[in-house]
Amino acid sequence: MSAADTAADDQYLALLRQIMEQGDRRVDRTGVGTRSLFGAMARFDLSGDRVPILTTKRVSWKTAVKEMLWFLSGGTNIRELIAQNVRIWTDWPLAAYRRATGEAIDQAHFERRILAEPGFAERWGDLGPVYGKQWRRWLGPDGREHDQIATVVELLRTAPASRRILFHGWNVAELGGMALPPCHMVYQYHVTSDGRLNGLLFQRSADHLLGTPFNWTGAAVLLRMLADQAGLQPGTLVWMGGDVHLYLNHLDQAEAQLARAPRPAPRLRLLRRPDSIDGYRIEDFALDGYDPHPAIKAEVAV
Ligand SMILES: Nc1nc(=O)c2c([nH]1)NC[C@@H]1CN(c3ccc(C(=O)N[C@@H](CCC(=O)O)C(=O)O)cc3)CN21
Ligand SMILES: O=c1ccn([C@H]2C[C@H](O)[C@@H](COP(=O)(O)O)O2)c(=O)[nH]1
Repeated sequence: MSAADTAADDQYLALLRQIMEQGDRRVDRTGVGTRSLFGAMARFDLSGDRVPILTTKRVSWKTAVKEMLWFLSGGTNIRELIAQNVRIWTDWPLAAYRRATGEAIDQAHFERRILAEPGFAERWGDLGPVYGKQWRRWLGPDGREHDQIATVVELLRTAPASRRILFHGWNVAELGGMALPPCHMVYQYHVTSDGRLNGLLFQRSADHLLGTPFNWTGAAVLLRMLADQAGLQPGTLVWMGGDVHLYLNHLDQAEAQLARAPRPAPRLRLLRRPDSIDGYRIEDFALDGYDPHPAIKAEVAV
């Protein structure tokens, strides 16, 4: 097995070990507590359909892809996620609803109401101007909306040597209205002279057990779609983490994962090339040779 075949797991586990051994122990916003490292990097070769989807636990990669497609659609309401059986964002609107109403509604009931009642979803299911809004409809001071994704695709096609091919989620003026400020916040792209697309994601805050595996998957899938749309080959994905942390209630899960041996990485195929970046559907993605260790359950810190 060549090193490239286990590169994602190897880098993931090395970082996990480093957080456990050297991470600064501190109380975080959620009150759960973390061990935290500042400043980390990982690099992934995405050529030959390689994709950084972990094998040392089963990653719900389709959930991560659906989340990325939801960002791209400009969506900010969890209704569109729940309709696709994606529940990873429910906790935040649910907490807000419970705080506001004092009702002890359970998650399943809340999700059923979000799906069944459009008015309820509009009032309680929206996360505010989060990723999708900023990526596709960043509001300028003159009232004009900026589609950052369309601009990236356009630049990849017409100005591949540009050093300005990026989009940003950190809209300072709108942070207050967001359920959570963006974690994966800047994506920059770089085209080599032989037509390969490199990408870099800066993530200011990374929940290494639950968030990082999703964020690596999402960033890789996005790079693949952009490459396809611009007629480029997938190159290298660089991930940079700011505060990379392990929640203190994830220590047992981390130990269990560290004890597992990485398996050969799967391959991701895009089955169709839609006319635009807006045309992708979950059915367009196929993962071959994915034979992971079992999933590892963990509580998400809200
Ligand atoms: N503390 C925290 N960690 C995060 O990773 C995170 C947030 N908050 N807030 C916003 C989003 C939501 N994200 C999440 C939330 C939950 C899971 C999660 O529970 N994942 C499980 C099950 C996934 C499933 O199949 O539904 C996992 O095992 O990966 C993952 C990412 C990423 N982000
Ligand atoms: O895509 C995501 C979204 C969120 N996270 C994690 C990182 C932190 O643990 C929390 C956010 O809390 P902050 O106090 O705003 O940093 O969510 C992630 O890893 N990936």
